Amino acid sequence: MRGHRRPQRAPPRVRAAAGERRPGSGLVTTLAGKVWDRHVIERGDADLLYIDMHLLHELTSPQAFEGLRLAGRPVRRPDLAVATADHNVPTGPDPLSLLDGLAARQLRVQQENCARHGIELHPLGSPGQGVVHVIGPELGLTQPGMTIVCGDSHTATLGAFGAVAFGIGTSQVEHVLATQTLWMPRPRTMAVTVRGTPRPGTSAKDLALAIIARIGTAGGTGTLIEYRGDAIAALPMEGRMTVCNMAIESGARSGMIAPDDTTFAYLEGRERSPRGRLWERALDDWRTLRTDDGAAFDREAVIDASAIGPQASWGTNPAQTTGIDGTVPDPASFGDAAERAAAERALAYMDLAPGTALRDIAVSTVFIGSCTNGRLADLRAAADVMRGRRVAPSVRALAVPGSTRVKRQAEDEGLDEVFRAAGFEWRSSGCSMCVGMNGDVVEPGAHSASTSNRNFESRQGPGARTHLVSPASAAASAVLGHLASAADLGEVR
Ligand SMILES: CC(C)[C@H](C(=O)O)[C@@H](O)C(=O)O
Ligand code: SF4
Repeated sequence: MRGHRRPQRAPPRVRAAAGERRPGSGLVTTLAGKVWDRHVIERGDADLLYIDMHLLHELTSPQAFEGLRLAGRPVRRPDLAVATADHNVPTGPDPLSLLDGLAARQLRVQQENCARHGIELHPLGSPGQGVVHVIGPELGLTQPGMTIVCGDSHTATLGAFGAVAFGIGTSQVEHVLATQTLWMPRPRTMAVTVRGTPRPGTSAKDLALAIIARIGTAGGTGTLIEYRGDAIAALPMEGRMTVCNMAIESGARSGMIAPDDTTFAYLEGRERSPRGRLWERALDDWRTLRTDDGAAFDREAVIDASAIGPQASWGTNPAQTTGIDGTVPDPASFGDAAERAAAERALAYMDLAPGTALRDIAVSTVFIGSCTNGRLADLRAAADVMRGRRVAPSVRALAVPGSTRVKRQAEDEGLDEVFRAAGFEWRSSGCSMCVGMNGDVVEPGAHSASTSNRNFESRQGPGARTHLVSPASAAASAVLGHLASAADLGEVR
């Protein structure tokens, strides 16, 4: 990620129209290009972009506020920033009482910074608290056509609304706080078109994993991916967020999906959504946010969804994934030397032999949660599998709502009871075992079935062996004590 540059020092090298002019077609532009162009203040090698919404969490903002303090600068638009606490918060019963020294200090500093600058904060223990990428959408803060940033790579999640949403570094967080702008090189564009109907029991997470397995962890490098095609259009907003959340795991700067009636229905009536005549005006505008026919992408991939079923990762990056019916591949089968070496190393770390059926991999930990799969729809999908069943005696299973609001809604529906009765720990909201920095860790050497998005070495704790799966598959794995899909329990929807 580029370091920030101050507006006054940027070379204002003006460049021609950002859309592509083609004979006879007029100016045609991608969705990403349209949203980007609306926000350009000054063009150059990097464009100076206006930022509509800045989300903050406790981990990547303290140094940015410290930078402002040292420079004696105020926050330019505190009304366009919203903060919460998620990464380092404990998720056990009464999280406030469980705070350790570092987390307590981080939260105190966050509270002081937000109070000093007049920034809305949803602190631990408040009803609006949650994983930053979960609370933005549920408040209706993240809307089509916006530029949204946060000091966190999974900000890509919010592109599901047709917004340009980027993770940024801490120095860029400071720049946005001070100026409400950001210097960004215009990203290249990639279309990932997913066509057809996936096999029964296939979730958005399975699509996201299958897409990365197909295009690779570098397949989207430097691009802003627009996910399109009937398989994407058929997804509810929660599923679209899951797909965009994982754009970053294919190397992309972000992911996006054109807003449509599904998007508008999700946003209508939310706390911060426009109302009345403003809503009507917003809709008129949002309906124009789509890629023009004939617009060219820098890169394209077309994926046949009908071949996709439930997936699970076997290695240490999300592209090292295959169908749950599959086996651990032989590294020798990879033509590319780098991929072969990566597979060898992954199998050594994961302690897996080539040819092992994925279903023969025992798991002793199951984690359902994170900004990938910690929304209400995800908890419902897992609870549907768990209802009337028990977690295997060899398994420790956690269900961690992505936000305090999700937790409350799930409890209103009785999902907490389903999980508890099945032997799950029902937790408070936070990043939890996705990142393993808050006390929620996988034991060294243990295999976990996890609904999160990253499976690199020690991601979920030192020596942890992570298998990325969907919520329904995580639940089925909890019941059977090995990697499984809901179909293995006769549950196929
Ligand atoms: C801590 C944060 C900067 C990081 C990110 O940027 O994604 C985290 O959320 C993660 O998922 O690894
Ligand atoms: S839930 Fe995981 S991926 Fe999402 S922001 Fe938290 S640590 Fe990052």
